[in-house]
Amino acid sequence: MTSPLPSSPHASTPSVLDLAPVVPVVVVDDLADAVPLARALVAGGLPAIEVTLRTPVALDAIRAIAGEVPGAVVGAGTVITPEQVGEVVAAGARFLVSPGWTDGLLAAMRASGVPFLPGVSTTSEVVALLEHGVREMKFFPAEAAGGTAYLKALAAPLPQARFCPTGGITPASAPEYLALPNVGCVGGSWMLPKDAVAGRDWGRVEALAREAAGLSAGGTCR
Ligand SMILES: O=C(O)C(=O)C[C@H](O)[C@H](O)COP(=O)(O)O
Repeated sequence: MTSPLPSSPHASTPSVLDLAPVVPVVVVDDLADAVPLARALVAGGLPAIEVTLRTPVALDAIRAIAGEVPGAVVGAGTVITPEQVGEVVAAGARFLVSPGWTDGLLAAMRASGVPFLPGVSTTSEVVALLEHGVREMKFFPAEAAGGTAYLKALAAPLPQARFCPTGGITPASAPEYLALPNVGCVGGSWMLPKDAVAGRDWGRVEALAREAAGLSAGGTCR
């Protein structure tokens, strides 16, 4: 069961930046949590889910969510080697996110045929990706790298670049990011508090996801 990725006017490939205002960044420690956690996020209105390759069960978690959660668009995060690209796509990842990029990683991501967001935190990296024909990127670590002020400054000389800022973003700061013309969505982990996941409180996760799905440039209610 899959839902289509809409086309972006800014990119020739379908864009994950337009699926929802917020992409949950998920760290799955216990494989048994993957499906109920993803169901809660989708039920709350957050279909695009980034499962980070930070735990030994991450690949299996991607596989489980891809196979068992209707409406989810599962992607892989923390993709940092060309080898991982093939592995996550084989597991069912429908988009790829990296905290940074290299020429080799970019080539593998492009060859995969699925949408990808390489990570940048400097102007020169943005210019380099534009030179490679890539116009959609993750801005990481968003808060530490300059936050909304930095992105606002980039929009003037480089309006063709669009970002998913991630790293340190909260429900309070997300609307300011979403108000920027060069931001499509933000990434974050706040809708998955450690104690809620440990306690398998999927109702709480769903409620936090619903609040996140309602965030927009103005505050709430997109
Ligand atoms: O794992 C990766 O590939 C990353 O780039 C890191 C994540 O995007 C951030 O850890 C999420 O940021 P928080 O919302 O501050 O938790």
